[in-house]
Amino acid sequence: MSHSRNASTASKSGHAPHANIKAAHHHAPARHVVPAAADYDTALSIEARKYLKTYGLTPPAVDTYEKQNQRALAILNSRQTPIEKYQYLSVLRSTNTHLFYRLLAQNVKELTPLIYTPTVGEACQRWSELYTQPEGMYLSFEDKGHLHSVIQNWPHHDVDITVVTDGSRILGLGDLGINGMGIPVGKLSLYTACAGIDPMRTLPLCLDLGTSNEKFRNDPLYMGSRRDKVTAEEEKEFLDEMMAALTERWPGIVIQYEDFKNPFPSLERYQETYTMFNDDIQGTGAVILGGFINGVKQSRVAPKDQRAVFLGAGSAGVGVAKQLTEFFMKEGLSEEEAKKRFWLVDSQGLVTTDRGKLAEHKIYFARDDNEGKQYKTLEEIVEYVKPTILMGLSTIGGAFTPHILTRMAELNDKPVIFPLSNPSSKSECTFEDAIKYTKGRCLFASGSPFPTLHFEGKDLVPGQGNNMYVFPGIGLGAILSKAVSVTQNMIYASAEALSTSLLPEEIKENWLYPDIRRIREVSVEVTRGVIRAAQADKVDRELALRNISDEELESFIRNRMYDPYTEHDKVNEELRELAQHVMGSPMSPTGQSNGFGRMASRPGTANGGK
Ligand SMILES: NC(=O)c1ccc[n+]([C@@H]2O[C@H](COP(=O)([O-])OP(=O)(O)OC[C@H]3O[C@@H](n4cnc5c(N)ncnc54)[C@H](O)[C@@H]3O)[C@@H](O)[C@H]2O)c1
Ligand SMILES: O=C(O)C[C@H](O)C(=O)O
Ligand SMILES: [Mg+2]
Repeated sequence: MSHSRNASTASKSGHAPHANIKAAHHHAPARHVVPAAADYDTALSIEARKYLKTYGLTPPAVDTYEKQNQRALAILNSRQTPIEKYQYLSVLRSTNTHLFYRLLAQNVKELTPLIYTPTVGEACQRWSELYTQPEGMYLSFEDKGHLHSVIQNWPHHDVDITVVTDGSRILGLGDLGINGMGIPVGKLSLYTACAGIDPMRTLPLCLDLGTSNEKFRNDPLYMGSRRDKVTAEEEKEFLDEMMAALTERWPGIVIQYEDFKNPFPSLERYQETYTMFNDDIQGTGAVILGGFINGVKQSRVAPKDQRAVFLGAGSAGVGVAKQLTEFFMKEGLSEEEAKKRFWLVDSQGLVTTDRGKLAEHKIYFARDDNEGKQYKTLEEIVEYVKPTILMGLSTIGGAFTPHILTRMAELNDKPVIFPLSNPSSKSECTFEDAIKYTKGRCLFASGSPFPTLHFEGKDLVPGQGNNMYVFPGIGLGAILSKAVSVTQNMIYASAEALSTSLLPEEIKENWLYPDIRRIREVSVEVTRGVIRAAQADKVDRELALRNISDEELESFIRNRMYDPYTEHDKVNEELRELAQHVMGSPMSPTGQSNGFGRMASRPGTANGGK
């Protein structure tokens, strides 16, 4: 696994472990480790193999990156189902981390759905059934009082970022307990692929706080505790201890909360005291705002005339509505006017003040102008509100029925239709239905990917409104600026940077989001925006970045990003030099080494993914 201990490298070589070799390449003080499995990479030069004493343990030929990619893609294509492909890619990430990320860089559009949403949803549902290898850290409620010492077991010295879940609301699939580990693993893979966070400095973290999932509790193969979910008070005490323990071991760590059932209390409690953010509330808010800003330009409906119906009033629904409210206010509306542009709907119907006791997070948007009438169904609510915007964050697949979509097209020239629930089975409608029933006029984005559609002689590409466009840059920005906290301005800046990252040809095609294949470039822009906002808010501790130009900042960011191509080249090159040093006489430039056999040429340095 990519997070495996590096003991073998140090002991087998008998000389300087990789840790020291790699340190020279990082600006940060690093006791950076290469996974032991990387010692067996078939692209390692012959010298490197001899130095590591892995010579003879891999097939003789030195692979080029192209050949490795070709072989890996062929194996991947031979796997039949998405989950089989997911399993193959997980093993690849463990056994050859750099190759995994090279493959991902070259095929980001094709592979992201296999390592992330939607396939990660099935992987989580079946995590205990399919479990083969460790890929992160599990902290149990039973460890309360000892979290500090359990955390010491993480084998890597440095961690820049962790994604933590308790599995209690995995995508739209409900409480999956410790099976939720797939989510931190998937999100952190994207941190590396999209924002170049060094994979060895990431920590996937899954909390076992019990599960309300009775089926799992009774499943003999389930690998978590069989207790019911702990109380909110117990959870709070546990999280207090965890936050302190993580920050004590890694003082600069960025902590991303993910897929908690009710994440509002922890966000409120920790956002000013730790470098943390909640991806489902804040990341989702930012990514939807980013696409929406472009949507507003296309629909030409002024903020004061927008009417947004949100199906779903949970963490994501409220997070997005809050972010759009802020945008409307920046566009000149008062807070009261901005707030009134939203009608939130939950499983009980329209959220109104006269409905009785409401959950804390719903109160802000509760309507008081319904004149005593309770609106229950989405159809009724669409008739009542006559919305310009329909957002879906409800986990109810197919909730945007043909009738509702048709009505949206009658009401608007360019209706905004965003079915954002994940995975695909929970999407409130498909891209095909949205296009069909709005006669191709809707401005569309979905949380899960949908295929390109051929419609009236044109290829229509759906936007993917998924927080993957912003969380990597929010995290990297917080890391590089050494932010003490993640402020609301940093989140807003990520949305603005995303909205301006479209290329002229993407704008011409009326896209709301940039091409996913450019995600690494987009993440650089998001990171830069986040760092500038951290500086404006004076939460940054990397003072050297304050007075440099945007261009310099951009190249600073790029230089700090892990690159699976050059990373491996560097290791090869350094091992070659070390081998020369340790083995005495220099290697002959004509290809003869000092008696250990023929030298091989270095592996290719193709760079097609960048
Ligand atoms: N696209 C993205 O980037 C993104 C980001 C975060 C969450 N999501 C997705 O959004 C969905 C919701 O996530 P969440 O964190 O807000 O969950 P949540 O549990 O906090 O909220 C779900 C909301 O949906 C409402 N709901 C449930 N059944 C309903 C029904 N029949 N009719 C109307 N409303 C109903 C609930 O009352 C609740 O308000 C999930 O599917 C998740 O995968 C997408
Ligand atoms: O995980 C995703 O694909 C997005 C989001 O964080 C979600 O919870 O659905
Ligand atoms: Mg999530």
